[in-house]
Amino acid sequence: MNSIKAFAPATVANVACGFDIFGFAIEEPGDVVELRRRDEPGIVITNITGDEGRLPRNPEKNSVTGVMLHLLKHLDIKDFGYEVILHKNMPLGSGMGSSAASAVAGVVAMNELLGNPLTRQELLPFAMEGERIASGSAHADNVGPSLLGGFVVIRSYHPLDIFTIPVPDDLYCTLVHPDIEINTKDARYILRNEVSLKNTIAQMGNVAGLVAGLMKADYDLISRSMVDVIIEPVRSILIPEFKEVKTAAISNGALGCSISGSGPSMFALSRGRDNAIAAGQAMQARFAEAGIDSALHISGINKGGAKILEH
Ligand SMILES: Nc1ncnc2c1ncn2[C@@H]1O[C@H](COP(=O)(O)OP(=O)(O)OP(=O)(O)O)[C@@H](O)[C@H]1O
Ligand SMILES: N[C@@H](CCO)C(=O)O
Repeated sequence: MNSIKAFAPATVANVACGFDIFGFAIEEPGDVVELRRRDEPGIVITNITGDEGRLPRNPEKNSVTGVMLHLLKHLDIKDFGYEVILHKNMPLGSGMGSSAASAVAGVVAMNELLGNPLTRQELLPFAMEGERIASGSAHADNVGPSLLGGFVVIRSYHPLDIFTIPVPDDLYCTLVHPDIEINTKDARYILRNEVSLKNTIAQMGNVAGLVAGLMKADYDLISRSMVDVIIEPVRSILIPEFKEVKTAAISNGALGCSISGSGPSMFALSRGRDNAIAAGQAMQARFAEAGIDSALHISGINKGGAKILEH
């Protein structure tokens, strides 16, 4: 096998109350990586489409190839030669797990080309290194679901303990990306390091409620638990019209609405596709009233995560 094409989906991280510990993948969009062996040593990025020339071409600085270098080092493969083409199908600094999708597609493609020496779970720490390259923080709530699919819970980072939980089949995600850019690094920098006991108790209740609500398909419990008293109040100031857009989603049928990852994208969860569409149209209309263009994505929860497209 000399060439591989892999796809890794966009993701919604945090899911309201679960900062750095909850995330799920959606069906589309996703980044696509083409990986080929070549005679000359080293990894080269020969082309990136869809980034308007903005992403680093240096393999160590791009999350798609940075993760491949980590994997090759771990496997002690030294005399290698590979070329990489990245099709960037989502905006940068979007809150849609853009850097994560590239990292996951990269590490899955390389593992496949090498004959799958590692399992999907074992690839996770390498994909997380892609997040360190992009934002300085190796969080797993985007790479986890993009790699594994489903609704992911990260119980612990040290040691890494990650699992997926079942979600109701009729649960749909609305993802609205306003035409603004927020870097994860900046959105993490503004967070406070101290959290009050009162807020910790409220957040723990919602985290427990959301997990139970998803596992029991209890839509009212899901709705009541999609509340973030710690991160959203700080970060929402970076998103124009945040409150109005959130209100528009909920008053048009969504169970709840919050910031996707570190923003500016906002997501909502709804029971049924029709509610997800109605919520999305209302959210877009509210952004449009403020003169902000946006893109809308409606999706069920992607249960499979990254996939190989072609050998
Ligand atoms: N392949 C890549 N795709 C996207 N961003 C990359 C990639 N490689 C490096 N980066 C860098 O990562 C930064 C964007 O990552 P960031 O985490 O801020 O955005 P995001 O992945 O869309 O957000 P989020 O993680 O909140 O969903 C940019 O500085 C970009 O140059
Ligand atoms: N949990 C991370 C996700 C970034 O997409 C954050 O909110 O900073």
